[in-house]
Amino acid sequence: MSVATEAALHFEGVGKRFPNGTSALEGVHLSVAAGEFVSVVGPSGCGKSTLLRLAAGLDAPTGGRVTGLAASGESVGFVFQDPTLLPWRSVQANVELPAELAGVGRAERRERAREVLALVGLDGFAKQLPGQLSGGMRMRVSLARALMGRPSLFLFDEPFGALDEITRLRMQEELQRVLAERGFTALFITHSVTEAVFLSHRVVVMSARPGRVTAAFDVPFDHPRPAELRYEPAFARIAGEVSAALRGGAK
Ligand SMILES: Nc1ncnc2c1ncn2[C@@H]1O[C@H](COP(=O)(O)OP(=O)(O)OP(=O)(O)O)[C@@H](O)[C@H]1O
Repeated sequence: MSVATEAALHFEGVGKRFPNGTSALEGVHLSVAAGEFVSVVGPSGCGKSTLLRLAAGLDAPTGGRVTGLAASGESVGFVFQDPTLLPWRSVQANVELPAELAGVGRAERRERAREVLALVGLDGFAKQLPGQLSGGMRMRVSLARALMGRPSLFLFDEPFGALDEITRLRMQEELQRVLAERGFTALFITHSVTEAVFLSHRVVVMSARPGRVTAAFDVPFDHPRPAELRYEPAFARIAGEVSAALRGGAK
């Protein structure tokens, strides 16, 4: 079986040029295997969000091919930096929304919402409104909502970028725990090299626009990873290599 058919997500020489002439991506080759967590780091404006939109099938490439789960109609979970919760709906009603729109019955919705809220550590908060929650808790709601559809592929666009440092580190650890329980494939965009290394099986570095994949680094530590791993020399060595590749690509 070829890589293309085994991969949960496969970019083959992908380019994206917008109608105004901006070339966001050029010749991107990237495969994400089922169950693999891949992070993408790159300079601002190098096309990371564009890559994610193509992965989700929200936009089409102008060159090359994108194949995999989303392209074959499988459900995809999206988590953005902005949790985009409806302020007038309770935590539970926000989490249930996609299932409600998909016509899932009330009893099943309730049950699934209870399950995913417990999974992200929000049991007891179901009746609260988003405005009553901290930024970290709102992000947990956003993650719970994405888990409702039981997607096998998750696309994350800088999900923890707006959080304070301590909350951000805790959310990285929580995400790992959820990953271990549910098991899913992920493409994760971040500006933080340590976040990328801590979470991922593989970190991919992109060049400045038009974005291309310039380097990739395997991160061999077992999951779930302890918080203290971030202070280990082996971790620092990989983070240093990724940072050096990033600086090289940004020239
Ligand atoms: N619809 C569009 N039309 C024209 N240009 C666009 C469009 N969407 C994005 N771009 C341009 O394409 C390039 C890549 O944008 P994209 O948002 O994918 O980058 P990014 O790496 O996610 O940026 P950042 O790190 O700042 O979030 C940018 O120069 C952006 O201005």
